[in-house]
Amino acid sequence: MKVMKVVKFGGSSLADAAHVQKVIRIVQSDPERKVVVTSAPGKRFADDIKVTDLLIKYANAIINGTDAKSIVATIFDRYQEIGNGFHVSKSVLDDLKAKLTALPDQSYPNDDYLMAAFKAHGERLNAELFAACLTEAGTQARFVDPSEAGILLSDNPNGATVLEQTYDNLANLTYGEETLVFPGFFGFTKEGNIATFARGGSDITGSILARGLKADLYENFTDVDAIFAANPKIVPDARPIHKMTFREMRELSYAGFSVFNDEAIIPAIQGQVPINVKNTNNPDLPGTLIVPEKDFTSKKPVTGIAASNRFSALYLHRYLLNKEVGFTLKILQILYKYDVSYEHMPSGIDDLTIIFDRSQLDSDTIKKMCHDIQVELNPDTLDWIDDYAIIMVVGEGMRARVGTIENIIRPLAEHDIPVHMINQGASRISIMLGTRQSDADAAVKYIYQHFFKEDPSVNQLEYQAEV
Ligand SMILES: Nc1ncnc2c1ncn2[C@@H]1O[C@H](COP(=O)(O)OP(=O)(O)O)[C@@H](O)[C@H]1O
Ligand SMILES: N[C@@H](CC(=O)OP(=O)(O)O)C(=O)O
Repeated sequence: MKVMKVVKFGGSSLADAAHVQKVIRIVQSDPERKVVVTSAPGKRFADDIKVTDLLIKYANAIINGTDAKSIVATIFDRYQEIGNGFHVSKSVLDDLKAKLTALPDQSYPNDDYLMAAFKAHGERLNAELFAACLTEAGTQARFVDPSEAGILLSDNPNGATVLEQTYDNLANLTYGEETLVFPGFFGFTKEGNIATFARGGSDITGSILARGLKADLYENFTDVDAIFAANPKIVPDARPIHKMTFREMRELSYAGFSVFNDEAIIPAIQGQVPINVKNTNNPDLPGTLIVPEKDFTSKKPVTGIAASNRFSALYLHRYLLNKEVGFTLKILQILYKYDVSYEHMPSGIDDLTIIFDRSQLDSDTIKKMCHDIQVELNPDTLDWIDDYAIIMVVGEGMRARVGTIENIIRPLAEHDIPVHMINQGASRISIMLGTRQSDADAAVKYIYQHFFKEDPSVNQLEYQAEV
């Protein structure tokens, strides 16, 4: 049977012509790489601006009625530099420019949809350009618009989710020998408006296509050699993870391993398509393989340690909370009223902490929500804690081990890092801690050192035995 791979390239892999050259070599080196997903051009150097961020500025200029000419020129330059590197025809570049310039002339249901459509053009124009570059380089390629493929999304313009019907549509997509090039990050609502996933969502498109087109492998090319056991920006010499499970990846990406979008794992799980994260700049390395749980056993307790500062917490204290029927129900009703979801809700006898994703909340909603909770539930203490980070220590091997928690807490105690919350048991493969944001990176470093460096009996020997 013919093997087919979906291959996604992140913005860092498509930042300029030199990177696109490497991407083309990767695609051409393996005929099984039939479906390519592109992000918008990303950062070329540390202080550079991603095209998606330039498009957000462009959209805001139009919304605010300010001049956008220089932003449009800066965005177009990014595509032109790539196109010129491959001698694509002037008409291709003219067409991209015309689409970019015409964005403000389209009609949108509201500013949120306008924003989504502007953002989506980062990937749309890049996929069109990439298909032209690949064809120019000798591989027949075709740009596929998400509307043609039937990628249907929910009505949430800048944080959409995929509708199940997409998979029926993809099953009916017909294609020949040419390589298909899809733009990542966006799709269409049933009403025909462009909607995007949350930031980093091109990974989700790749995963949807891998499931929908029944790929054998989803390769996700980025700018690091592998997924490391800790973010390399926090622990520069962190060990690469050679193999991990879907579930481990989901928990680690949720808690800060931004190398792979946390929602992107779900279509791959549903379709049971393994994922291989690899480096565009070092494509011969094996990278990290993410597989179904049934294909993996691990003896080591910890696979990875992640941290994220994107959280806030609401702490409530009232005596006899445990005896009060309906207390949590009333809180949930207030959250529902303000259309707010919560992330975690650890509780004690008289205490309750509710942890929120801060990026979903504005200060006005927080104020109103806290006010309603104070009035309707009358807690003895109500504290809104903005300075909240979550550390997630994840490993399938944790289930078979006693004492992992002790090994997590000990290095933190030794370095005087206070822990506000510990959640163990809700997920059998992870332990979650709450800390101050300023302690989060240090906490990851010390836990990492403890498990992977200081005491080999804790993790290291088993790690070496496995690789
Ligand atoms: N545990 C981790 N392992 C590897 N990279 C990580 C990890 N956690 C965070 N990262 C970051 O993820 C980055 C790659 O993701 P991203 O910038 O979204 O790439 P792309 O442009 O390919 O989509 C890496 O450069 C690295 O800084
Ligand atoms: N370009 C979009 C979507 C995306 O996934 O990008 P990247 O692959 O560069 O993370 C963003 O910046 O959010």
